[in-house]
Amino acid sequence: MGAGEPVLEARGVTRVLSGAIPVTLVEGIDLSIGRGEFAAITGPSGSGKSSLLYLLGLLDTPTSGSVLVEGEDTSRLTPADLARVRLEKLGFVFQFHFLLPEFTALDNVLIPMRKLARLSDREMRTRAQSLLVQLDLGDHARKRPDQLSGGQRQRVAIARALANEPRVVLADEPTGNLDSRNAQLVFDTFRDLAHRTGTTVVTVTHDEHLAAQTDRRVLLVDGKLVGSTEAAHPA
Ligand SMILES: Nc1ncnc2c1ncn2[C@@H]1O[C@H](COP(=O)(O)OP(=O)(O)OP(=O)(O)O)[C@@H](O)[C@H]1O
Repeated sequence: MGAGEPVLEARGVTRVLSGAIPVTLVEGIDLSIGRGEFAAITGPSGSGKSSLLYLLGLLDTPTSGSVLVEGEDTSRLTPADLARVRLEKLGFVFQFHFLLPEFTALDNVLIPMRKLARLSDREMRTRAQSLLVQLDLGDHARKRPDQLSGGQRQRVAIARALANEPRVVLADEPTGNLDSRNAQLVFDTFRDLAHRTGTTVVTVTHDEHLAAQTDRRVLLVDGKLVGSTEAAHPA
């Protein structure tokens, strides 16, 4: 499947941290990621991968340049509007799962749905349960995070990221704490999500073997985009 229309774009994105000695996190990034595309942001440690992901996810704001989500320039949005776009259109997965420890898996998945408040309680529960089933967690809905394995916890975090049917899932080293089998499962889930449902997935990874399984590798060095290669497309 070729990449569809642009869903997430960076235009000349630069982020400088001000201070006695200013730090440039990323500089002049131009990037366009299409619908249903599974992309990896790669590069050496400290090259700006997480910084770029945070900017693309509207969790940080460029010093200059802009990020567009489904063609909408987000640079003039208020913090409240940015939060709304994140809630409605973006889903996040981090290296650490950040599940609420006192909540069950199901209740953790319900959190973004309750914030959006678009469905009835019954609809939300049905959808949350169905997401857990899709992620092979159907029997674990009532367990708390400490009753689940690391791989299961990360899959609950993915279910939570998908709660509001986001256009884009952004993941920052989502396999950093997983063994290779569970890491592969996460990447299989992402690829399936992108290619089957048209959800765009952008993940930071330093794992070459996993990056090679994506549709596109975006390579950063010293905060600059030095290459964007179409990978041999997985079947
Ligand atoms: N708040 C900050 N203050 C000062 N320097 C920072 C800050 N955040 C990031 N940096 C620096 O900016 C650069 C880019 O950081 P970033 O975390 O984006 O890189 P990365 O490629 O994700 O690294 P890693 O693979 O090690 O996680 C690094 O040199 C980092 O030390």
